[in-house]
Amino acid sequence: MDRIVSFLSERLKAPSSLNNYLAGLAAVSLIGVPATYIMYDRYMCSRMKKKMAARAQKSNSNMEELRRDLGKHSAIVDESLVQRSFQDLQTGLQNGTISASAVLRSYQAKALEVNDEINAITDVIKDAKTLAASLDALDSSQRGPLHGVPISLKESCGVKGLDCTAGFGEMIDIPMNQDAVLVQVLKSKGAVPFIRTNLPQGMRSFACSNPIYGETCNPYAPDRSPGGSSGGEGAIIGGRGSILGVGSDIGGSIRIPACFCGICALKPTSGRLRPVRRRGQVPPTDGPMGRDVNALVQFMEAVLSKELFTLDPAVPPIPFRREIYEGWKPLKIGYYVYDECTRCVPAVERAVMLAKATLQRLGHTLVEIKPYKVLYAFSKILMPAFVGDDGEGYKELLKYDRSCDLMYALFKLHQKPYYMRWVQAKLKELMSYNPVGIEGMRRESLRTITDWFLKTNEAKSYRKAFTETWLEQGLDAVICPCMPCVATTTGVDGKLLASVTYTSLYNVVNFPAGTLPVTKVTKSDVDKTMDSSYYNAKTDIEKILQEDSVGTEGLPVGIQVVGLPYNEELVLRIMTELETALKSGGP
Ligand SMILES: CCCCCCCC/C=C\CCCCCCCC(=O)NCC(=O)O
Repeated sequence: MDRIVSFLSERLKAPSSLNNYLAGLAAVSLIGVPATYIMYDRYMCSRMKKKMAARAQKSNSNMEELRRDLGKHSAIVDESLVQRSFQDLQTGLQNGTISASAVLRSYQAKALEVNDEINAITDVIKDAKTLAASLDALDSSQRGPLHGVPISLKESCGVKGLDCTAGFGEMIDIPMNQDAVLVQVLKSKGAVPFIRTNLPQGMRSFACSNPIYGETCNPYAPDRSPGGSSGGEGAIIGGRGSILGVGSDIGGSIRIPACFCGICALKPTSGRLRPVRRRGQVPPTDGPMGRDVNALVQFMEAVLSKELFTLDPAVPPIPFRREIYEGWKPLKIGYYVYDECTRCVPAVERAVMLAKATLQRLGHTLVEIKPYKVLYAFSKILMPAFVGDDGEGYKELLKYDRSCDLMYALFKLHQKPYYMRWVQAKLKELMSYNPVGIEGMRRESLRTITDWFLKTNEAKSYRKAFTETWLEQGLDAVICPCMPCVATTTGVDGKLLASVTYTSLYNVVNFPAGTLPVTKVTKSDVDKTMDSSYYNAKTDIEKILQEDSVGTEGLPVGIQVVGLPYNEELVLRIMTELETALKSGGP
């Protein structure tokens, strides 16, 4: 400090006492201000960590309280209840042979048991018990279609009195003042929301970890990810701790965890369950996740109701069209195994080809197609929609909450001005081959209203051209991979973000897409992946997928079924036909 004062006083060339005073002031400012800033920042970060730990602690004690309460009712898991198919459970609840309270207790106990292994629950919903008891008091004529069905909700789904943190510390203890419309409708149909489930911070990745609730594991392999962002849903349903759940999807977040955890799911057209609200040019949507396709059908049929259209008049009043779901007319279905971004591992290619052969056997016409400009959709529409604001929207949320490595690294990267990301992308290009990731890194910034208008037009033109390619070929639907891989090792997902092109394409064009498991990885699939004459991994992502395929034998492999906008019933019809045919032995 003395040396700085004498250096500054020499420079100031003023009478020495004033000199010393000014120099001292300057030195205090030069060292003191940044030091105070750093100390304040550290203090705020550690306060944030404490707040997050306290929130997790509160959730844990809620779970312990539930465990004690269940113990009092000697509610050990009734496996005969939790192993029932959706149809059997629904029938039992409808005809009164099982009570909503008994089903709830069994699912609560099972969910806690499964959670001990996979850490999928963020909180329990305390009202569930009262809700189930009130349902048991109804007479049979008053029972709704989902009467007594326990349902899990992604943590971001609004529940009155509970916070929706999306894994951000800043969002802790800001309770919702009412249930989300979808939750209100589900309750009016008799469903019993009972737990909330984990997600990655900010829901912008297919990992499933955040600094509040930690990491969720895949129910099939604890060292692997359940996928994301609705990973808690995927894991708890895949682990049989829930039979039906609600996830959300703007890039694949319903479908990826469903595929990784061997369950079924539907990303409806955005607009079908809630009004289209675009994030940039890409609209998010909620959707059902369940153990079988019938659970999704029952969910959609129940929810597309007068209650939904009254609570939110901006939702088009299109009820579930059974005549389309139960249609018998043979269909023209396109298929592809490669989107020209990332080549799928052989298990995934085999799954699509198995579905293709099955549908052919059922009388449908299958034609190979080439999806329209997928890299363009990812880099020019999806990426600017996520981070066209250069991460400004996340700035306040991440100010003192920087312990999620993946989110913070993405934030830092996308805060950089375009020319810096361009140089970084160029350097990366020289060192490796990752075309999708590099294009994503070079995405544009939308800084002015003109940028915004131009991007809106670009997205519209893309959607129009994409739709025309379907109409010209007379396609009713398409089957394709959901991800180019099966469940990845935990932590690897961060390096594979650019592999979401198979799912995110259908967010960009806003087509409904469902996913269902069709097979499991075999030893021969793994051997083929490791054999470079068969799986010639060229891009960085393909190389990672190749390495990561060791140990995937036995893991579920899912595919996507895609339809034209507002054709959820047709997508579900094809999924049901596939599920039924595959259960009875395949083609
Ligand atoms: C400032 C940090 C923002 C991070 C965003 C960076 C973009 C990363 C690039 C591509 C990966 C896309 C992954 C998409 C995963 C699925 C997201 C999703 O569907 N979320 C559901 C929802 O938001 O409801």
